[in-house]
Amino acid sequence: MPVKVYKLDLSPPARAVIMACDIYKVPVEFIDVDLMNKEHLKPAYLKMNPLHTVPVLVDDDVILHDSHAILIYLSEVYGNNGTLYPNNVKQRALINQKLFFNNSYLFTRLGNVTYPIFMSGARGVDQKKLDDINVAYGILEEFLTRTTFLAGDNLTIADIAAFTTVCGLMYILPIDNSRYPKINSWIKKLENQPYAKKCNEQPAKMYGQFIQKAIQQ
Ligand SMILES: N[C@@H](CCC(=O)N[C@@H](CS)C(=O)NCC(=O)O)C(=O)O
Repeated sequence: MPVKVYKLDLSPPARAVIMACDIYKVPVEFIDVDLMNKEHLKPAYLKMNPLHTVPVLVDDDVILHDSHAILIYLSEVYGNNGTLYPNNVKQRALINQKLFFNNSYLFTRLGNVTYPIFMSGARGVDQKKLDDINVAYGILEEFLTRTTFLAGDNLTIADIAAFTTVCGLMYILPIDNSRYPKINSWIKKLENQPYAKKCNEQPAKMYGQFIQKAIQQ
């Protein structure tokens, strides 16, 4: 039986999961959730995920919300101990650390700008939120100065997760190449992955352009 993934292509965390499904060739049925029409607030969806977020993965009796938990699960079940999430406690600890960094730190800064836009039609952006994103870029640059990818010198699921977030952030605050050269070269490496071209490129652009328009109003 295929796993089910409830998603929206525009959603950065959903796109991370969609890319992982593509990489691992997961037998999957994708189900679109129309956030604009509040499908995620309907009782059946809330029963599955009281947090009312996408993505959600359903694999028989396992129901998972949160893209990071889903990325780990997919890697463990379908990843064949590959380099994206190797079966090594120390390497996994470093990858998990950066997955948590994306979830708690980077994505929060994206959500601070995008939630009011998507959920309540807000327009414009406060300087404080832009400053917070700039601080996050500084931290990301520092991480990527220490290692080529976020959790070492191999691309891992932590990069895939953070990449989708950065693909949104860069439309809010462009990533100045003279200040953040490592971030820009990391983005290029990820953009060139076949799964990123296939599953991320177009929806990330649409998502970014929508945000850009909203913050310029
Ligand atoms: N930490 C969560 C964040 C998921 C999330 O916030 N998804 C947004 C779309 S990008 C959503 O579903 N928002 C609807 C809501 O919060 O009601 C994850 O990584 O899955």
